[in-house]
Amino acid sequence: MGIIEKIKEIEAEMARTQKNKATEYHLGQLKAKIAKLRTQLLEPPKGSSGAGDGFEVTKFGHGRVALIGFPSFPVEKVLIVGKSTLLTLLTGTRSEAASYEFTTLTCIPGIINYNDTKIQLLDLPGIIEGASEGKGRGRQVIAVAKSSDIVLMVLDASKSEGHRQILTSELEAVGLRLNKRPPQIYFKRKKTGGISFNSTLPLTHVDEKLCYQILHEYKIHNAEILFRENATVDDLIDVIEGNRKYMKCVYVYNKIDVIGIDDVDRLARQPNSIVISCNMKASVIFSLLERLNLDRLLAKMWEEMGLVRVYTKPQGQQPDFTDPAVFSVDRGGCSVEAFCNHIHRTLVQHVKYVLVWGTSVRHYPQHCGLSHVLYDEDVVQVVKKKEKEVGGRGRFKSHSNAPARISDRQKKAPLKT
Ligand SMILES: Nc1nc2c(ncn2[C@@H]2O[C@H](COP(=O)(O)OP(=O)(O)OP(=O)(O)O)[C@@H](O)[C@H]2O)c(=O)[nH]1
Ligand SMILES: [K+]
Ligand SMILES: [Mg+2]
Repeated sequence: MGIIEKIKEIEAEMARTQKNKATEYHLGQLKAKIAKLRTQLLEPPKGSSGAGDGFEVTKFGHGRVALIGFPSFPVEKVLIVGKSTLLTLLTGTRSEAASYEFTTLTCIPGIINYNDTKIQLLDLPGIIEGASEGKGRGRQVIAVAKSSDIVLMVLDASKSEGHRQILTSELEAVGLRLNKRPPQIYFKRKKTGGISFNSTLPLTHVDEKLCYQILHEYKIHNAEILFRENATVDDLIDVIEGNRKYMKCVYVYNKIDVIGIDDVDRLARQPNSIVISCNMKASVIFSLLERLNLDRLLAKMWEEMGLVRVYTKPQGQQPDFTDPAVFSVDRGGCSVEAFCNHIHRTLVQHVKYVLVWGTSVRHYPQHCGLSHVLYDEDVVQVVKKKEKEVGGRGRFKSHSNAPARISDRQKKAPLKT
């Protein structure tokens, strides 16, 4: 029996089993079994490497965004998702858009220039129910989604909410967790000592016995486990598997040109959701009006990416505000040390201190050390040690205390020092 058949069989058994206190342990065990099989399914077949089939696109720019959605125009001939239309509008890169399904067959990259940063937007083939098990080009598409910083889930606003649910479960089945943070469970495998189970608060979903049973399923007999929140069995399995990817997802409801204003309003009020229209058939006069809300979409996308722009200010000169060093909060944010390493790998050894203007500091400029964490739009001037001070103790000497504010992209005012 193949892995997929095994998963189906266990899912059928779970569906048959009534949920109550007595079956709780058994159901938990079945969930762990499925999770293990799904992980096996993700392992690339022997002799192959990763996505393949023209799907590997070189990373470019400061961040990567994947467009995920159903293929437009499947069987019932009415579904419009418009992923390719959206890519073309946002990046100017032409990606074939047409009124037949699976128009897009590979991964097509485009570039968005936004807020002095370059974002790589990837158009992908539509995915369908069963994609996580390899239907269509599901596996490759999902591999690309996993390599991205955020996902834009493109949905047809005139279709049921069920589509969003199906896509979410396909992504969940391969270990993607959308708009969630990792469970607050400390878990460490040990060599000896048995299982130590603790919690900092009363647990209502999991007890010690259930936890032991799950660990047993994974053949883990020595481990330390501490619940710091009232987590579920699924959370516990995620922590044990340890291969989950936590990603931001913006739900993009396209095609609002064909639905009523009440429905637009309802969709727009959902969390992490943006309503748009990419209608290309609109007349010249109405075209701008009908391609609605793309600016809001860009702003939301950029905000969710959590990028941090830091500008370098050479002594006695103004910073170059068109060319920031860009970091990502999700990839560890930006300390002064990371900023220095970005400029040159040996710079850190020569730094005496840095001067910082911006929202991460209270005074302008403020003397900061290597561990200081920089915020978006901060300006940094590196003050180096004198030759003989390298390796020794440097003495502070402020160059100027002239207050200068740099926020809200208020970049015209000259900064002293
Ligand atoms: N009315 C309306 N039509 C749209 C809108 N956006 C796209 N379309 C149309 O929908 C059709 C499908 O668009 P595509 O961009 O090819 O859709 P896709 O999601 O890339 O489809 P696949 O590549 O097949 O997965 C095209 O005929 C578009 O012109 C919209 O906002 N409103
Ligand atoms: K299409
Ligand atoms: Mg397409």
